[in-house]
Amino acid sequence: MSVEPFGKHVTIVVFGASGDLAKKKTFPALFGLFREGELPSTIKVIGYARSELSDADFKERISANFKGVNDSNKHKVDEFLNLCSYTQGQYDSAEGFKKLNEEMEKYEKDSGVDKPERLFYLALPPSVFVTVASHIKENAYTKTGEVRLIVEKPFGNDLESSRKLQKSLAPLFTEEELYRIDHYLGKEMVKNLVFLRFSNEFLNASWNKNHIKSIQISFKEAFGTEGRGGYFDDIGIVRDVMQNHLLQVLTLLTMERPVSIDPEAIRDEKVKVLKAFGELETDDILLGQYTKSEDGTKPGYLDDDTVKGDSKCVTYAALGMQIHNERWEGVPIVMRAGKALKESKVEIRIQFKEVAKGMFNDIQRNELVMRIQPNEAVYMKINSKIPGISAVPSVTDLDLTYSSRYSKEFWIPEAYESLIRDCYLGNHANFVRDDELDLSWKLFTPLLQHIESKDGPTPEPYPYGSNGPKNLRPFLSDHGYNFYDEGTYEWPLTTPNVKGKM
Ligand SMILES: NC(=O)C1=CN([C@@H]2O[C@H](COP(=O)(O)OP(=O)(O)OC[C@H]3O[C@@H](n4cnc5c(N)ncnc54)[C@H](OP(=O)(O)O)[C@@H]3O)[C@@H](O)[C@H]2O)C=CC1
Ligand SMILES: O=C1O[C@H](COP(=O)(O)O)[C@@H](O)[C@H](O)[C@H]1O
Repeated sequence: MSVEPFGKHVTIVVFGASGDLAKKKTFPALFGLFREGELPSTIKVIGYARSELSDADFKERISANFKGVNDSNKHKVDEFLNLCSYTQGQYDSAEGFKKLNEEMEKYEKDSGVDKPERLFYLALPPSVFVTVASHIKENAYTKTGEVRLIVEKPFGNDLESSRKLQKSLAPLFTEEELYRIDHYLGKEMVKNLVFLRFSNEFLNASWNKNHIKSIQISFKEAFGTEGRGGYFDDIGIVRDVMQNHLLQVLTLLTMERPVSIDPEAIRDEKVKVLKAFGELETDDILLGQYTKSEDGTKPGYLDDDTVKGDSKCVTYAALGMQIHNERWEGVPIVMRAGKALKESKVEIRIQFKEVAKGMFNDIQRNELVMRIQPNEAVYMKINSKIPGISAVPSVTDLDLTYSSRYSKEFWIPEAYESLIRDCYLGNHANFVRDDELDLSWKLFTPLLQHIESKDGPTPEPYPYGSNGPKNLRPFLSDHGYNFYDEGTYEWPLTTPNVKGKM
């Protein structure tokens, strides 16, 4: 069923408006959309939380992280803040929600709206999701108009808790009204996956077990859990980024061609491929926990006072995965993620099979790299004759690096901007559907139970600022990935050294 975009007179309510996410992401994203003319200047934005905040304090807080402001558009900051107001209220009593409802009704009446459009954003800890959702339904819902509710992860902690949450929300809001955010689905390169795969015949044709040797999705962060250790200790890297963000990327990368670009057609295909994933084998994993950096300047995970001294919390994981369908049977897939590593980078690496032997010796595999962040890029390592008098091949690349290809002035929305815009337009494609969520927990819960059991594995230590556990390299080699340390690949290659390569 197609959903109509919201119009000019919409109320956007951000619950948890005093919090971290609201300050760092939600309000800056709303401002970014307004700055770019993607939100009308006739909407109303209400921040709601329990904290006592004056209007001025609230506005100062939410504008602290606004981006993209320059001399020519700085007036937009005040214009946007004039649309915003703060309402103080509790989450567990009707009073505040009734007050909120009165404010929305007044705005709708003053604007001559007969079909109210209300977008509620829950930037709240999961402990209050259901309480707030119930009060919205009871006291701030509109039966004559349309409501959209954005919820943030975590959507449960395992299969059971996720189902419980879903069971509580389902009677209150339909699947059509719910927008479950996974902010990776709002990232430019992740949105580009369906375009790259399905609008290029050369990729489309080779995207299968006959041509692909190995797939890797890798998430690296150059910082640890400093200060957030207490929160992270019950979560671990698998729940934090793998069951959600990286699995979303992997399903988009491996699903079959959707029948159309329609959101439900895309989500149908994601669900289908998820059903073909093999169980995650507990003996096909590599787990790590970071220790002090080699120079001693960065703390180890266990040095955080908020972490249990004997915690086996996993800050690095590499998981071997399999998809049992005609396209992917036998292709090794590795999903890996880690904190406190040498660099911050998220990318997909697809290595193609070797060409037939005979003509060339030691020819390297083609490798397609899709860098999600930082500095989005898609490049394919190809073999090409070294130019000039040489008659041997060398690796170079077909390179689409966004920063060199697209003008810096060109606006690429940040993930939250993109997703709030999608919700405004009624486009569910980049949000997580209930059956997808259920399947993702089904896949990951047995593995999590194994890791977190009393006799669960002890993670391998790795120093803060390193490449991760020592056993990573053999693990990747065992999963079909070739390293070419001694190869000819350099980037950018401007003056090829042809000595001895004639
Ligand atoms: N922060 C981030 O970068 C990200 C956060 N998220 C998710 O977004 C949601 C919000 O995150 P974040 O903003 O960091 O959370 P906060 O801890 O900052 O909480 C948001 C607001 O909720 C209220 N609150 C906090 N604790 C409680 C509680 N125990 N009971 C009732 N109300 C409480 C507080 O407002 P007041 O007391 O004024 O009502 C607080 O300002 C969470 O689900 C989180 O997992 C997802 C991705 C990134
Ligand atoms: O959801 C989360 O994601 C961030 C990484 O997001 P990114 O957009 O900065 O790549 C991660 O740091 C955090 O631990 C996790 O909860």
